Amino acid sequence: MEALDYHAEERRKAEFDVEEMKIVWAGSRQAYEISDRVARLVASDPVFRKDNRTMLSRKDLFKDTLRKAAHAWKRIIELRLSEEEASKLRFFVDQPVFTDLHWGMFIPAIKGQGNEEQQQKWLPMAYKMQIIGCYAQTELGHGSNVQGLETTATFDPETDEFVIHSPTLTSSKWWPGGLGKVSTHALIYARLITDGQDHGVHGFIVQLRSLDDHLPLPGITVGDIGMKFGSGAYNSMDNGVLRFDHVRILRDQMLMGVSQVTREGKFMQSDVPRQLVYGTMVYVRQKIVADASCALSRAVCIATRYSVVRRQFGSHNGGPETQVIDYKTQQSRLFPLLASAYAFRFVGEWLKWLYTDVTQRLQASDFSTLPEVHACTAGLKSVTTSATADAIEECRKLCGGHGYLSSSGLPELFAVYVPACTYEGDNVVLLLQVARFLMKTVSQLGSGKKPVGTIAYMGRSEHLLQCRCEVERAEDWLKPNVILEAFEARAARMSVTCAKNLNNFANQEEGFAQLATDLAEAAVAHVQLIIVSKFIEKLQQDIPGKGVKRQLEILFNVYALSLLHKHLGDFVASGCITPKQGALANEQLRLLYSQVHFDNPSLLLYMVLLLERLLQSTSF
Ligand SMILES: CCCCCCCCCCC/C=C/C(=O)SCCNC(=O)CCNC(=O)[C@H](O)C(C)(C)COP(=O)(O)OP(=O)(O)OC[C@H]1O[C@@H](n2cnc3c(N)ncnc32)[C@H](O)[C@@H]1OP(=O)(O)O
Ligand SMILES: Cc1cc2nc3c(=O)[nH]c(=O)nc-3n(C[C@H](O)[C@H](O)[C@H](O)COP(=O)(O)OP(=O)(O)OC[C@H]3O[C@@H](n4cnc5c(N)ncnc54)[C@H](O)[C@@H]3O)c2cc1C
Repeated sequence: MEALDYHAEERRKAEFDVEEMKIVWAGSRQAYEISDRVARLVASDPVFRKDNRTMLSRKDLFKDTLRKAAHAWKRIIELRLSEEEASKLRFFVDQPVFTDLHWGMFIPAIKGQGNEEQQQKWLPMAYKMQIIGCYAQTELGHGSNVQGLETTATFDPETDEFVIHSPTLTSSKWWPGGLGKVSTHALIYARLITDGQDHGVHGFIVQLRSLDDHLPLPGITVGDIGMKFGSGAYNSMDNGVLRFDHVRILRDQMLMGVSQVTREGKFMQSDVPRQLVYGTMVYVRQKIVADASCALSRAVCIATRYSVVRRQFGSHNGGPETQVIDYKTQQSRLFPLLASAYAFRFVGEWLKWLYTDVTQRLQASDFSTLPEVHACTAGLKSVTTSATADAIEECRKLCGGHGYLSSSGLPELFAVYVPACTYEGDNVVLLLQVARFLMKTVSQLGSGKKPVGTIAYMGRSEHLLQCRCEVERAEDWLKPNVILEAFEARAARMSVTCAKNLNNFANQEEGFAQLATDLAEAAVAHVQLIIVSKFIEKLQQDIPGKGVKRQLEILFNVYALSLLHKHLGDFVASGCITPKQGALANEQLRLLYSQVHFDNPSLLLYMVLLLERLLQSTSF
């Protein structure tokens, strides 16, 4: 049988409403229709072809990227695409490019941190792409430690200007995407100095290149930082280096939404938290979580299609060999990844809601949910990108030798995706931010302040610290409440243990340094609980379509029980479940895989196949 016949055969067996499942994945019928229409538009346009890009030299790849970006912009204008459609179009073009930073960070930073006047001045030019901006925060010496940035912005009251300067080699801006070749402007982060006093890191808009001839302006040294990991991949982006030699900008080019400097040079802090200067990172982390399910679904789609077509061993009397998808080991490696794609999809939807909610609250000067939103975006960004990066590599292995070929799509996907574990906050650094939030929550438990939202479960920690799981048979693990309580008990116990152990140190800082590994693990447990609980909430919604909910329930159980199996040590050590119950969870997991594949043939497989339009350049 030909590969296509195998796929058709698997599709034919689907026992659920495929159209409805597509809508669940997209989030709404409208979102699905937009996605489908824009995907076709991109796939049918020869300018957007991508099958040759791993073979292009850096220079040709970069030219190809510029051509695509210009063509994308032309199509967006010609077709009068909405913001949502335009962003989908860029998504399907699927090639890292300077516009990601222009639309994804430069504009959001001005919106989030600029005052009304500044927004009116800069945004219309940015929306029309008359200026192109990047986000220049990281320096050669400091990326994670934002407070350690060295670039200075010194106010000169005589001229009403800031003098932007790079005082050391390590203060050179290093990494910003779009900076190396393209950007005309940058949102730079620098230490604000007025009257000899350092007020910490703030954002400033600086013009880098002439709008006439694109040459760097006086005092600016700028360039590309060179080749990055993998062929093709992120090399389409002009990540750059930037140095300032006493460059002067007007006072109103400091973003003044959070703090201001007056004409007299007086520093004024608004009554908003200073952390709002970090707001753009929160916004992008939330986007990155939404994006994780897309990257993961692509990899899983490739590996599943391959596993259906590929046959190894097991021929009887000259008959066909066994499809590799029928091997238990293949299933136990692949199905949890498929389940994770759906889990990340749903938690991403919820995070988008949380982010919209905090934005509305901030506009009404309600800052109460900011710490939770920071912890959720940081933690989910960390856990989903780490899992996705690992999953892409696992999918490569699931495709045997063929997975190592560029034409499988997996090497390029991996090379493009893995920096997500580093940019927008190194994943370990971000987990430690979550841990900080958790320790603060535990320390306030006796104070009468009731934990709410994603940490509401901590309010039941007395119960969670001593509860015992009641599972007696494998099928007991199919009850959402049983799973939820096991995850809550594990997360609460790990946090409380860390908090107790911190008391053994002379001070909190020393304790944090010594217990960092345990703290990061407690953060992972908390974040996995969030993902599990949001999946359960999704299943409590009305989900139309024959068999759709049932399939999602199977995926939920696969997701939760595979995590439980992987982290069994944590679950058992925290005392809520016994090793025997852990073994029953594993037994149930095996049954789920079998159920998926034999009683209910190919259901999961079909769910992957319907995502195939995402794969425009892969060939299995
Ligand atoms: C189709 C869509 C695709 C998706 C689009 C993807 C495109 C992406 C392209 C990639 C581009 C990449 C860009 C970048 O990488 S930009 C640079 C990003 N850099 C970082 O992320 C740096 C990470 N470091 C930090 O964020 C901070 O330095 C850190 C939080 C680690 C520490 O900051 P600081 O020293 O100031 O803080 P403390 O730990 O002392 O904390 C002080 C309090 O502030 C709270 N806090 C910290 N951060 C935030 C925040 N963002 N929001 C709200 N609150 C925050 C922190 O919890 C502390 O609170 P408490 O005092 O109450 O404990
Ligand atoms: C592809 C790509 C695109 C990027 N785009 C941009 C951009 O557009 N704009 C921009 O400003 N920046 C950008 N960056 C920079 C990025 O944000 C930083 O690289 C990132 O924040 C990590 O900082 P770092 O490089 O200083 O890592 P480091 O902090 O040096 O990390 C090195 C190691 O130290 C560990 N570590 C650091 N601090 C701690 C700690 N407190 N406790 C425990 N371990 C710690 C980390 O876990 C890591 O293992 C980009 C980076 C990449 C790779």
